[in-house]
Amino acid sequence: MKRIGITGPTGAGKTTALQALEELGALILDADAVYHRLLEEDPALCQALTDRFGAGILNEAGKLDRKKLGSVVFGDPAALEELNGITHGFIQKALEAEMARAEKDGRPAAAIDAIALIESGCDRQCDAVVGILAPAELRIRRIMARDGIVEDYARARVAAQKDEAFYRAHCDFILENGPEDTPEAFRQRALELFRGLLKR
Ligand SMILES: CC(C)(COP(=O)(O)OP(=O)(O)OC[C@H]1O[C@@H](n2cnc3c(N)ncnc32)[C@H](O)[C@@H]1O)[C@@H](O)C(=O)NCCC(=O)NCCS
Ligand SMILES: Nc1ncnc2c1ncn2[C@@H]1O[C@H](COP(=O)(O)OP(=O)(O)OP(=O)(O)O)[C@@H](O)[C@H]1O
Repeated sequence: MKRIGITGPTGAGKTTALQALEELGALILDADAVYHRLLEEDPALCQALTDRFGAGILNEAGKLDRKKLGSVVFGDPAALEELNGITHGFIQKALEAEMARAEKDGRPAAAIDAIALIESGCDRQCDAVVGILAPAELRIRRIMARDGIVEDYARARVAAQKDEAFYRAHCDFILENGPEDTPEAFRQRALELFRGLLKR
């Protein structure tokens, strides 16, 4: 089974590219979705987060309010680093279990979609790492529309992330999703790249 890592900054088009990989039979593992599920299901993770960030990150029902936590960490690189130090171990363990299940099921490939694929060390579990890039202003517009968030929050999220040079330095392949690309043209280019990777 081929293990492919997909990374790149918010709004670049990782999820869109992964639809192409899914067409080729790959199991898609979305690190954000795995993390959101762990927040619902794993009391140890929630306890570790409230121990560090306090009860102010909870909503009235006692559940973690990610936007409250995001408002703390997206403006404070040291706090984001600490958050990553708490969450990445939980996420990596859950992803490893899902990959093992995909292999047992006889999947031709499994792909991890993760913003922090490289920083968390998950890239070391992958046969190839593909970075998806698009200009920051375009990404800000795309995530405001997709997530219904205000411009300041979108800018803070973008500013908290690694720059293009980081992804160009660490990825084996780069796919660009610029202003001239339609979603379909981008998907086709992704499909071509992934077909080649699965044949290797
Ligand atoms: C930072 C938090 C509070 C933001 O919550 P919010 O609801 O705004 O975002 P959501 O979880 O839906 O993620 C949306 C996007 O935010 C960005 N993002 C999320 N976590 C991080 C992070 N640690 N570093 C940089 N960007 C991040 C990514 O682009 C992600 O795709 C939350 O995502 C969190 O607690 N993240 C830590 C866990 C983590 O590292 N997740 C990424 C999986 S590798
Ligand atoms: N070429 C394109 N033209 C127009 N819209 C696009 C294009 N590519 C992606 N989009 C849209 O932009 C938004 C962001 O794309 P996508 O969700 O794939 O990004 P992502 O890299 O997975 O982001 P995140 O890390 O925040 O989850 C989506 O709503 C998607 O439909």
